[in-house]
Amino acid sequence: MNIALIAHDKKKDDLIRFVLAYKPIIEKHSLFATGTTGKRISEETGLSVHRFRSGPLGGDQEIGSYIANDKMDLVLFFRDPLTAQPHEPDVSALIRLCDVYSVPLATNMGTAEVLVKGLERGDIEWRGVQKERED
Ligand SMILES: O=C(CO)COP(=O)(O)O
Repeated sequence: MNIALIAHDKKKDDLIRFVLAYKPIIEKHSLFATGTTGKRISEETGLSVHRFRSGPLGGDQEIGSYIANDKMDLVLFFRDPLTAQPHEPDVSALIRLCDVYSVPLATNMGTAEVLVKGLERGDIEWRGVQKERED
């Protein structure tokens, strides 16, 4: 599965802790991230991460393009709901595309925990089945 990992600045420490806690599950998948988030994840967890541009510089839109092209299976986006983001339209567009394409999306740690446990149990394998049918 292709997993997108994204965190706003005040949520980056939480995402790093989350990735470390669930590393045995997460490391079995291909990881993608916006620029600064990806840099921190690879430096602090040792995992290999494909990095897009930083969120405010188009990274959210790059991940959105992967979603629109059926190349992202799960999105863990630790949003900061208390800080205004200069690229709020990009954040909304990314979330909207997850809804358009039924891509499982967590916008906080509580939901991310449920999704990652589901990932481990194989609950998201319908994504692969759906893709095979479309090929
Ligand atoms: O702003 C972001 C998501 O909207 C995250 O971008 P960075 O990972 O580059 O900080």
